[in-house]
Amino acid sequence: MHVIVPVKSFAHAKSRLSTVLDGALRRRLARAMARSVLVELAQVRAPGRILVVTSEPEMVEIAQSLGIESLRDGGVGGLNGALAEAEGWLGPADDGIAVVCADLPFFRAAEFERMRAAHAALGPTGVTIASDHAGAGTNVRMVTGAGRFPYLYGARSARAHTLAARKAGAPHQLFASETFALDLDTPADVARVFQTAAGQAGQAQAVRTILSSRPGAPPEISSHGKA
Ligand SMILES: Nc1nc2c(ncn2[C@@H]2O[C@H](COP(=O)(O)OP(=O)(O)OP(=O)(O)O)[C@@H](O)[C@H]2O)c(=O)[nH]1
Ligand SMILES: O=C(O)[C@H](O)COP(=O)(O)O
Repeated sequence: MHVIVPVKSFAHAKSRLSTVLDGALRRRLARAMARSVLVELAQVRAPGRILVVTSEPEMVEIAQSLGIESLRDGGVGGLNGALAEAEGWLGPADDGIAVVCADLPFFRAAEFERMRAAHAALGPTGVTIASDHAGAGTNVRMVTGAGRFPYLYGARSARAHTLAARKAGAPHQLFASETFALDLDTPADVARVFQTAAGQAGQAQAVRTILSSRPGAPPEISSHGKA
């Protein structure tokens, strides 16, 4: 299965968080989350090709340092245009193409493998969607029989992708994943992600550290109970 990770330029990323995080923090956050997704994908067993499509020069370097290919997004067709271009560049994969958004602080290789197994059970054609906690966005999408399924990211894309699959007569399913549902888009997500990251190791701590620098963040409590 090929995997595409779209990454917007860090200067424009996470605009919905501009009321709670300044530009420098949003940039650090976008970089840390995208890097964390790539680190996890690099650990997936028997992946196909992994491709980052991005308008962010720094992201090209990060991908390269992890041995991951990247494609420059010319910035013309928005997210859906960039994904179509990336898919064309990769060419078909018998067992499908996955798109993983880069703003998933709790994205894990093992959960991706679980989703891939659920997707494979649909057969030679199908669509599997892991949505956000509101059931609105498409955080991870797997499609087999690509070319027949358009990229419809944007408002309520989970519904749009599901309807497109239904229209094509293709088997489709939602993949319920607590961790894939936790994207970081809005100020309300910040508190949820900050709390959830408290109990996690590794990459999630980088995200928590960045969020702890925001104005009004609760003080960190040490293991001895002191701030
Ligand atoms: N290559 C590419 N990736 C994009 C583009 N727009 C969004 N993305 C990526 O697609 C995923 C979902 O992005 P959005 O939620 O639309 O954007 P965001 O920067 O995370 O947040 P907002 O600015 O608040 O909308 C993230 O991985 C983004 O980096 C684009 O035009 N080109
Ligand atoms: O469905 C989408 O368009 C992507 O998941 C991004 O949407 P969101 O960032 O609003 O969840």
